[in-house]
Formats: sequence, structure tokens, C-alpha cells
Amino acid sequence: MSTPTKPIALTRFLIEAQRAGHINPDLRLLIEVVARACKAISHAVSKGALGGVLGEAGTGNIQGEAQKKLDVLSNEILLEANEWGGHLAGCASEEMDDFSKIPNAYPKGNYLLLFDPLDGSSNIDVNVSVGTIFSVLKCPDGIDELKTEHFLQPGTQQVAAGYTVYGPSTMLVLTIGHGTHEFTLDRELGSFLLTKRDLRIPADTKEFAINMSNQRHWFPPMQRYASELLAGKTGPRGKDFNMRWVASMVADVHRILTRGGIFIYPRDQKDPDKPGRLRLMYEANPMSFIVEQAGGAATNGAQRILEIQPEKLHQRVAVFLGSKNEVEVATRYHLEAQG
Ligand SMILES: O=P(O)(O)OC[C@H]1O[C@](O)(COP(=O)(O)O)[C@@H](O)[C@@H]1O
Ligand SMILES: [Mg+2]
Ligand SMILES: [Mg+2]
Repeated sequence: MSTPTKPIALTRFLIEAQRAGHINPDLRLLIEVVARACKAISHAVSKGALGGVLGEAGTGNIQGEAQKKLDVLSNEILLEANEWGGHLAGCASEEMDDFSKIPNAYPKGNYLLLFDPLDGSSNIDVNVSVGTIFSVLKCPDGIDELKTEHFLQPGTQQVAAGYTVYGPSTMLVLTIGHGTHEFTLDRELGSFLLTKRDLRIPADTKEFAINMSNQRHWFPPMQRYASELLAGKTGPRGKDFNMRWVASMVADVHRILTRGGIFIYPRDQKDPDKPGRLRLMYEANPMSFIVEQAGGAATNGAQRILEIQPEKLHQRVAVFLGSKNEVEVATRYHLEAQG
């Protein structure tokens, strides 16, 4: 009987990636710092009511959403962890109106970090999986002062992206542009261990994820697409589809990375001024990078999400991501409707 190979730690994975020329030492350290912060968030999340971390913070963010205590705490943990990182110039977060400069680092810092410190906030108090999403961009060279415009780079410019999901186990899913890899937190060792290399999303699927309660607000192409999924075997798609909706993007995307599927948060008429619910810079872009690196696709119904030129830090976007062929069908229906 052969001895099972011991999974390697994130640290070794990153050192090997550095030796292979995929990342430099600064980026390696930056990812290590983010992973360490995520461990601290995982610890806080797992304490639940015993840690006094559940419930509302009594404050709101720039998007007009009520902040949970864990939204605020996770944001602080990520900021604090990165404060002395000489490799980082600035951070932007769902929970901060403006970006934050890294004291003592700039102008030396050569990366920008964007994050959704706690994704799926509505699930915190009901003990359902939540997570953290992050995206890393290069800070443009030769700038005198860090400005918002320096963050407004299309997703194709990301040098790393990842998310952690705080579920029955804590997992980190990471891409540095060479595939998408999954690590599981070993709580005794205190380190993330590589549990799946090169995740692959099947091109076809029979599972979709959408908040159906918004159906009456959807535009015609979305109505058409969903009604065909719901029609099942006897409808135009000729197969039955199953539906799942955790309402934590991290958990829904993690399921898709594990067994395929399509995740949809379309633009709707509830608030026609908003081009979707999810945020481009720290939700859709990192998830699209991760999904594409696993062989999947991600669009806003008209174009590849990674190619959108951002105009605002907290810009919203419609999202169709997951199994390539299914994203292609949903996108085609939207493009056809545009004429
Ligand atoms: O409340 P809804 O419409 O189900 O929306 C759920 C979506 O909102 C989000 O919770 C938004 O993220 P935040 O919790 O970071 O604001 C996504 O994770 C999720 O996919
Ligand atoms: Mg979120
Ligand atoms: Mg959030």
C-alpha cells in the first residue's frame, strides 16, 4: 500500500511558485499576510455568539448597507495585518468609503489590495457559510500620490485573487494566474494545506444559482433564460435543472468550482440605476479571475467581466459566471435581446 502524500502548505506552494517565476517575493509575502488575516477572521467567525461577534454594528457603509459587527471586525483585521507590509501601497474595501494608504509603505509599496472582508453578511447570524474575497493589482509606477484612479484597472490586470470560505472547514481558493488551487485550514497546525491543485469547472451543468425572489424585476432576456431552465426536460433545453442559492457568493462560487453550475446576479428593474447588486472591484473581478483560471467563464451579459474598465471603486455589475457553455447561453440571450 502506498503512503498517501502529505499535502503541502501554502508557504511551500508560494515559494515553489516564486522559484517557477510566477510571483515575486513581495507578492508572495502579500498573499501570506492576507492568508494570515483570513485565519484570524476564521477564528473570530467560529466563536459566534461566544465571541460576542454576532449582530449589527449599528453603522452603515457607503453602499447604504447596515454593517454587521463581523463586517467591521474583518475589515479591521485585514487592514491591521497589512499595515506594515512594505509591499503594499494601498487597500480598498467594501466597508470603506475611500481607499486607505498604507502608512510607512508608500511610495515603496508596489501592490494594491481590494477586498470584501466578509461576504454573505446576511448569513452570519444564522450560522451559514460566509467568506472573504480579495484581489491584487500592481500599483502603477512613478506616481507622486496614490489616487482612486490607480485602483480603477480592469480585472485582466489582477496578479492574484482569492477567497476564503468559512464553512464546516475553512478553505482558501487562490489564483496567481496559473490555475486555481484550493487549500484547507489545518486548525491544529495553523496553516493552509493544498487539498486540490488545478480545480476544473465542467463546461456543462444542470444546476443554477439565482435569487428567484427577484424574478418579477428581471428584464426580458433573463426571464426567457430562467423560464427555459425551469421548463426542464420537456422545454427547449431538454434537461432538468436543479437550483441552489446560499446567498453567500463565496459558498455559491465554491460549489460551482467543485461540481459546476452557473451563478447569476442580473441587473434588474428594482433599482434600474444600479447595474447589478454585486461589486466589480472586490467581488466580481476576483471571482471571475478564479473561475476563468479553472476553465469557466464570467460575463455581465454583454462582455467578459475581466475586460470592463472600472469607473468607480464601488461600481456594481451584473454577474453570470461558472460552467462555460451555460454562461455562453445566458450571455447569448442577453446579446440577442440587445439586437
Ligand atoms: O440577498 P441576496 O439578494 O440573496 O444577495 C446575496 C448576495 O449578496 C451578497 O451577500 C453580497 O455580499 P456582502 O455580504 O459582502 O454585501 C453576496 O455574497 C450574495 O451572493
Ligand atoms: Mg460580498
Ligand atoms: Mg461584504
